[in-house]
Amino acid sequence: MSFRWPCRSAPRSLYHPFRQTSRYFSASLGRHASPVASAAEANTARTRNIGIIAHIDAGKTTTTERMLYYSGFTRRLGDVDEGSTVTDFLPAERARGITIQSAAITFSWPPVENGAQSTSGAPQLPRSSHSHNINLIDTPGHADFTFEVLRSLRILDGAVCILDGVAGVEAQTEKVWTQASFYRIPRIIFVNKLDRDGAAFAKTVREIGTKLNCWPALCQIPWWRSTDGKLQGVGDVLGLKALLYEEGSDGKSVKPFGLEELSSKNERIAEDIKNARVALVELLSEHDDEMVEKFLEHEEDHLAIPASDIIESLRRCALQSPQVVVPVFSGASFRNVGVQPLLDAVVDLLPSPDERPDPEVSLESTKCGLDELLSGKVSLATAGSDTAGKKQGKAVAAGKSTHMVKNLEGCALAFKVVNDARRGVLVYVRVYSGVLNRNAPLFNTNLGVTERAPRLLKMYANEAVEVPAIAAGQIGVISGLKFARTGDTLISYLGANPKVGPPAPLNTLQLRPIAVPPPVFFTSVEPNSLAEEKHIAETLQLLLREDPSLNVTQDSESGQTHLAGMGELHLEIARDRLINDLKAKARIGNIQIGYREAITTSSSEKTAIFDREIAGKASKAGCTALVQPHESHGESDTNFSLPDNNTLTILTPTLHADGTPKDAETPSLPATLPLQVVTTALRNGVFAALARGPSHGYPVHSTKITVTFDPASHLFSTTTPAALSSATRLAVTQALREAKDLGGGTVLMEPVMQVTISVDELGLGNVVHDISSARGGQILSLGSEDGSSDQTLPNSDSDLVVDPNKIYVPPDPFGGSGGEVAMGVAGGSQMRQITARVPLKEMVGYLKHLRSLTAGRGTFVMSVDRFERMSSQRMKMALAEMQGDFL
Ligand SMILES: Nc1nc2c(ncn2[C@@H]2O[C@H](COP(=O)(O)OP(=O)(O)OP(=O)(O)O)[C@@H](O)[C@H]2O)c(=O)[nH]1
Repeated sequence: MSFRWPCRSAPRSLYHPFRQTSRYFSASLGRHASPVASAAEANTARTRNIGIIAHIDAGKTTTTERMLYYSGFTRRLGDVDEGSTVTDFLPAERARGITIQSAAITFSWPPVENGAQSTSGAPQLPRSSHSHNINLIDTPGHADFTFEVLRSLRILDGAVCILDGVAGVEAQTEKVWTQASFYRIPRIIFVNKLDRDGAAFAKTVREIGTKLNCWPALCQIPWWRSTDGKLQGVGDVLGLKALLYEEGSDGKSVKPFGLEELSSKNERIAEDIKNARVALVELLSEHDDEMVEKFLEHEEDHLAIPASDIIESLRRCALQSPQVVVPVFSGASFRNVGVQPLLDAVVDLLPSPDERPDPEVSLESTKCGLDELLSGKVSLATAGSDTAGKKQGKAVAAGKSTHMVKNLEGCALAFKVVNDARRGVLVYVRVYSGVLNRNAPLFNTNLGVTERAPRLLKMYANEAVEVPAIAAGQIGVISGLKFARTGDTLISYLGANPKVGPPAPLNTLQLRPIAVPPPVFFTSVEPNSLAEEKHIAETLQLLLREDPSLNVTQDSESGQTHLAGMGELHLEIARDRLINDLKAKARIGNIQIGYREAITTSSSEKTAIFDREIAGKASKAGCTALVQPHESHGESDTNFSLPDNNTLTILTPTLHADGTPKDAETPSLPATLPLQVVTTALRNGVFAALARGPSHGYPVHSTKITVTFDPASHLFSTTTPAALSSATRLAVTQALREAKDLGGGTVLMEPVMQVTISVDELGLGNVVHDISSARGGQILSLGSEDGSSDQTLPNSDSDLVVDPNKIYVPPDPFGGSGGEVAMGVAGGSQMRQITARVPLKEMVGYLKHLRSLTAGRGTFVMSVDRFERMSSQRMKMALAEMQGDFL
């Protein structure tokens, strides 16, 4: 007997013995307008916002394509290698076969059949017996797009981590895993590619323990054919059966075999399933008291505990924080094996939005939970009182606070902006509270502007359906916004004046703010003709809205525009977007390292008066600035910490916190220039000045800026925000020049990377020698021989130490006992991890060199650790190279 997944009435031997008759769901699914799907959407308990995370090439996109196919969203299977996938829809993604942007897709699992969804919720039924609304984010695996992953992670409620069953746990996986731990996102693991020669399930599972520092709970194990080792299906440890996938089929048809039947055929998988079940119950019992009770209830018979009880226990463990037990599934998505059980696990084991911790928000500089704020546990009076708000007398009376919070109709985070060729700019949002309604005015707390949401959409990869509202817990898209950028918080506030937005401090409310890492490479962008300038400036602005980890600056002396990014690939992709997708007619220079420069001496106070026409109108404003070296890192007693370890203090000594003058001699600010607008203009001027250092034109680093604005001497009848910004830029630039002259120049600072290199024992010595001598790197650690690394691990906040010998693993067919031999690694040699700190300059083109040192087996990932002052020798060399211009 075989069945089609998902089936609604299945044989008792299935671990879903309750589903109804099998049907082809794909033919009947109302893809875009399913009324039941919308019912599920309205129900947050039946929503899963999940992401897929992994090392590059582990199979995220291939697995996502299968998910869409089995859920009925697509009618054919997309192929990464043919460039026909749904999620990698950018031309650059398809051409390279990699994911660049995370695509958000909504689908139902199990699929809705003709709207006939069972709603009789007998408590013992797994959640996956009812259709759920899954919002899935496919995230990129390449290290250059780490920020894109981070951005997605903070809006996810759960994640599926895909591992390559040949390569095991790779460096980028460790990194993303740690990031997911930071956001406390419950995870399940799918060990993929088990059809490939050299697949090493046992080794991979052990590495989950040692490298990710958690206990793997085996739920599905690979079922390899004993004759030739081909992957033919999976052993289901929960339902105690083996699932045979028909070779070469689309994987919809699955044949289940019970343990007795398997034993009678002498199939070794039966023993493996039983052993895995015993190990699973033992593991769960250690972390979940209810499992101990179930175990005793069933007379200590590991096999007698029903699958539904095991699933509930797994869920409780997966939702514990920090997560110590991680459910593990297996298969080969390219061969269509094992994806449906994984989808069931998404619904059964990962949390709904309601089950997640209160999302963090910041109000001015106070941090609290959004629910705490909305429920009145944290009053706006307190939120604004212990920081700048109190100093400036902005605290809100308690009664007013309750009233203001009640008017907060909806609160959402824009986590992604995409320029769609057909629909224009799409802003992906996750709604955290209340509801966003079509046409509601949305106040952007990052930009301080209000804009309406003319159209709301639900996205199905690159297709969209219009909806009237997006409710809390849901992911959706707003089209038609002109300003919102990735990372901005949008709030809908009843009765707000669109010109000024909601009252303070609610107008500063920000959801889960994340720091944008510093860009370390840059390139120049020059329009082919003057006529192109405007189009290119607009196109660059669009790129910035999409990706805040890109940075655009204007070199005021050469007039050149510089585009900076996180890595070579990051900039290459940005270049492709500009030239090929957005049709910008521009010359793009070579990619160069983004050094920084720092002053070594303080300036005196410099006052600048800007007095020129702006857009045909007379404009005049003034400002005073002082710059000082800022040696220490981190927090300091200033109003604003700026990127690149710079800080800014804005002084308005003659004004009260609300902008009114303290004495009769000080003129009042005009209505068009409230204090908030003045402050923003001053900040913008400072930003512009810091973009170009006084000696070499690199952005300024480690500098303390103090800007003073006094209406008596800096405000004129023609003062506008633009004039104020220009005056500030002039004053800060003059101060920087003076500091340079007094200090005999500036020093260059270079990006130093934290590099993790995976290499086998044979190549270890060569690589260590190369890094520490030829490249001037500092070795921080060498991973131990059992494959574990010494880096900060996800569960370092619990005292968990995972002993790999205590992890149950079924033997790999060709791997000897318990998979101790690392297959796929030449000569069975163990992989070792080197962690080092190396100047970025020495890492350019490193992959090729590493490959030659390690016979092609070494891989590495890196991220910016810090900027360090260059020695005068290195600085000389770098400057000499700059004369020749490029790397
Ligand atoms: N043999 C085999 N190959 C697979 C499997 N899954 C994926 N692949 C192949 O592995 C390669 C990478 O797959 P992708 O799905 O693009 O991987 P990804 O993780 O999305 O990659 P990025 O988007 O670049 O991070 C492609 O050539 C796939 O065909 C599998 O189960 N078995």
